[in-house]
Amino acid sequence: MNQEHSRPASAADAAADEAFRCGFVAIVGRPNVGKSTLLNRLVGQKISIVSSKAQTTRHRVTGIFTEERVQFVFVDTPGFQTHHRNALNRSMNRTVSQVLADVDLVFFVIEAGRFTDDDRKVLTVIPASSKVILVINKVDQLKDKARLLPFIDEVRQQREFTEIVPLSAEKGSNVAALVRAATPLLPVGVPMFEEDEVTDRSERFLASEFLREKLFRLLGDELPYGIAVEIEKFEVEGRLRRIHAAVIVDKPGHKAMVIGKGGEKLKRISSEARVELEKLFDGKVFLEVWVKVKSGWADDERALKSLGYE
Ligand SMILES: Nc1nc2c(ncn2[C@@H]2O[C@H](COP(=O)(O)OP(=O)(O)OP(=O)(O)O)[C@@H](O)[C@H]2O)c(=O)[nH]1
Repeated sequence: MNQEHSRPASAADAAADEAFRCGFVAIVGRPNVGKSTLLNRLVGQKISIVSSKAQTTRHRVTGIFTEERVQFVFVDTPGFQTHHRNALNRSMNRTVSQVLADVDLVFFVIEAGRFTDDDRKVLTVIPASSKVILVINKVDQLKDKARLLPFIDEVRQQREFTEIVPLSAEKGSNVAALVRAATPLLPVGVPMFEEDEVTDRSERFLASEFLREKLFRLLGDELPYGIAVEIEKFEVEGRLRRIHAAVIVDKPGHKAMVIGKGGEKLKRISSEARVELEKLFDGKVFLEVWVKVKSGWADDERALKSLGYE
């Protein structure tokens, strides 16, 4: 659904078409629309966490994608939480506004065939001046493809979109069209990162994300509200990394859930996280995980700041 780009009117325009482009892109959308899946698909390496549970992306994750003439610096923003209004969610919304004020392009992701009140709310925080590409994800789930065009017309009424791209982040279909549509919308400029840099986040951050993903996956429905991971020690000795991590929960009862019978659950969580981290870092990892109770931390903005939330 790319718009036709007219031929350059002058030699200067032609030169701009040839020039290298580089810019910041924010991926926004309500929880669970597939923002992390899209980021991972674009960047080509798993760096953000994916989970069928809502609200897994609490941290801002930056992915970098470089092609011959373009570099996208992705800023993955947290999903909106519209039901619970505690400090954690206020902090998330603030992060989103800050990110959006500072990017060159916004990917507004929705699910094909579903436009909800939460989608509308997300749209209201995107500044009117932002360039926005409407990304209609999960088209593979749409049983009746004839519904796509009327659906696009409906969403179009909500605001002006620079481009509209239906795709499937999971299957990878039409993702190239998104790259093509987005490239000319970025400013002309030199690359900000080396070509092989996938992320500017530290290994320490990646360790906490991987551990958090394992917690989400292995605790399933038992996952306590307000769980977080804090890396207390991260040491590199040659190719060995020693990592001490604390899993922070809100209540003593939650601690028991994370540890599991005879410590089985926590053992499995840390051993699976260790295996993936060894692959990521290409070296041995010594990972020690323990569970810490910090009552009411999710409601305490200072506690949030001390854990690195903005
Ligand atoms: N069928 C289908 N499922 C998808 C597609 N993209 C993502 N999903 C699934 O949708 C679910 C949510 O994906 P995420 O990438 O975690 O969504 P998110 O928007 O980052 O979610 P939050 O982190 O909660 O904001 C996962 O189960 C994905 O596998 C797609 O193109 N097709």
